[in-house]
Amino acid sequence: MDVDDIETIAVLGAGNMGHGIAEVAALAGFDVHLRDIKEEFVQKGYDQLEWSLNKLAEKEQIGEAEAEAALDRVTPIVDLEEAVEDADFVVEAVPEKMDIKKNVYRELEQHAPDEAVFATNTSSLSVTELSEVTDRPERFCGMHFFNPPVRMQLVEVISGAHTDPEVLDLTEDLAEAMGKTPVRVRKDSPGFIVNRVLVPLLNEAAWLVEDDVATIAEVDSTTKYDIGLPMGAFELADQVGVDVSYDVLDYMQGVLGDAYEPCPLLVEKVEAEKLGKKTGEGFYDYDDGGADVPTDQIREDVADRLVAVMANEVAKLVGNDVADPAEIDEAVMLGAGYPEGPAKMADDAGIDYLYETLDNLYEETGAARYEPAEYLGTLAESGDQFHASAEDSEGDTPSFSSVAVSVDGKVGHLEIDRPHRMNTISGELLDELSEAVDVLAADDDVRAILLTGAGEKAFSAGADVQSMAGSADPIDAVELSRKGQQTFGKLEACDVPVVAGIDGYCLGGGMELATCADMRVASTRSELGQPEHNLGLLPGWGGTQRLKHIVGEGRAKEIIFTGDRFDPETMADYGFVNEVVANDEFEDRAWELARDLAAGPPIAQRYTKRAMLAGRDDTDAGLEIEAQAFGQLMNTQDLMEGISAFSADRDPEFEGH
Ligand SMILES: C/C=C/C(=O)SCCNC(=O)CCNC(=O)[C@H](O)C(C)(C)COP(=O)(O)OP(=O)(O)OC[C@H]1O[C@@H](n2cnc3c(N)ncnc32)[C@H](O)[C@@H]1OP(=O)(O)O
Repeated sequence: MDVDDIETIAVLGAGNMGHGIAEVAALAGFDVHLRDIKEEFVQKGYDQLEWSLNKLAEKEQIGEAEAEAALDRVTPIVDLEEAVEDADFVVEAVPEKMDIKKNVYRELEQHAPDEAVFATNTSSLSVTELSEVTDRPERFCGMHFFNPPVRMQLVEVISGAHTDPEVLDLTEDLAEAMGKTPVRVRKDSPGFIVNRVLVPLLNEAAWLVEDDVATIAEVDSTTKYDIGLPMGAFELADQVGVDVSYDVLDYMQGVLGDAYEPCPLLVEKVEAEKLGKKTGEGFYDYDDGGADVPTDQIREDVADRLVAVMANEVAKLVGNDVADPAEIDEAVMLGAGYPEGPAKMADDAGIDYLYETLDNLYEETGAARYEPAEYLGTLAESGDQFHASAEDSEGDTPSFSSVAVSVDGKVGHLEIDRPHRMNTISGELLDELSEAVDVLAADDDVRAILLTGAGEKAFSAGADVQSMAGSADPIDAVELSRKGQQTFGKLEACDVPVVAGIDGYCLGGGMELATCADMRVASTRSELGQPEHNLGLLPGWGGTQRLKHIVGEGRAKEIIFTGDRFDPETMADYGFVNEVVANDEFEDRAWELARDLAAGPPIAQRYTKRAMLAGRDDTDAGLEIEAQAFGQLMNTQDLMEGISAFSADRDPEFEGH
């Protein structure tokens, strides 16, 4: 079966995950049968699905007609036979209890077509065990969406012990057709990838407090503002539900052993029914303001221990061939909002250092959770890391994790690639951006650069304020400001024309980056602005100086002092945006403009950029460069080509000679 053969998808269970999956499937154009055991359950799921589609339309993320068409494709059903009899693909999202799921599969097997694929949306149960109650274990896999499916990009596609690889390919294709990013989990291993990394981290956070090593405030300050997770570990545990983490640990302990013993602190919370946000209290009291994580209680030893525990889980996954480091990093960034993947974090911290940290703790405490994984030991001993080190890839194009660089014809494409964090700009991203500009500038085939942000939400929402808050050292901040100014300045000064393709939020540092392009194209849904004053900051990556050259000082002050978000039409009036294009035409137009500029005369373009830049604050200097450049151009083949093409009434083919 090919993904094009899938017309009807049955989603079993209309709860939070079920109706969310149904929504995503309907938006992708599939006919969806949303089934639950009672009319009231299925209707509630259907109503929530409708609410969510309306919300997307309200926020202009989809059109109203699209929302209506998606809703029309969903049929709420109670009768199982009716729901699945003509289904090509079944996604099961019923409660996370082995018995309940097994009963559903037994019944499902009686009514579903023989060729239909069954996919369980379990977050922790054994896919293999579930598959074995059906007559089609080879057409059975895990398809683990994250909550809420409509917003979360990741889908873990899990192989059971019997799954046919073609079924995994099909399920990945289906996830892609739904606009998601699938990551393959090659073995049915407890917690798969994301929970396997995240939940032991939450457990270790609890052990740190249980053992009086650190306070909740210190652990959360460290996890949020040093490691850079979207929330503090305890805040996250409350968000996920303390019982959920406990259940996953309990299951892991049963299958994998005592390294996953739930910390008594978690057990106490579960017993006291203080399960987090959903019960109003967990580690924080949500009737009393909830979590207020301090920025200034970071502890290096706490970070070391948490990163070491994560590294150990990564090593176990890699060592057991469940997934490779790149897949693990992608899954954890997309599924848990990590700023960098855990394998990358471990490499940066130093594998041998983390190994030693674990080994010492294991010797001191004898606790199974600190026993270093065999694969971590192998890496530490050989001096290798999870990802190939810079030296290993010497001579090749450098590998980037936060930007993506490619060349298409004469256009170098530079994409900010942190869609899970609104393409916010961290210090590391600045380093990569700087290197990426060097790579493209050194490529003679590249005659224009197109700068975009990955995903549909943001070009870039600016500096990653969370990582800035955790390292608020004034001297470091001066250097960070200079680093941003200089990095963006490289683009401004590079010899080829640069087009910024702005789709979504273009704020703060993101707007300062776009300011350094030569031209800007924005989709109608974009919002632009310099909101730094709202945070008590100033546009410190060149915004106080460069913006005024494009929009004039009066408008630059308006943009900076109000801190407002502006629509692209207003920004076009102000002269910042060169063209505003419909959302669905944006990508084509940005590429078209970049290609047009790439076809221009490279030497004339280079000198024009230099003369204009030099003339910004010193017109005489700019005029002199202009005159000298004008003279240089007289001697070029490009000039001959331009004049010949003009005479022959054809398009010129400039070569840059
Ligand atoms: C020298 C340069 C300095 C600077 O650049 S300072 C930073 C300037 N930028 C800003 O002030 C923008 C701040 N962000 C926002 O105002 C809003 O966000 C948006 C308008 C961009 C989007 O709003 P919505 O669509 O409602 O989404 P959401 O839930 O607010 O954000 C989604 C996730 O993205 C994170 N995020 C957004 N912007 C930043 C940022 N600049 N630094 C760090 N994280 C950011 C949020 O926290 C959240 O994360 P979670 O999903 O984990 O809750």
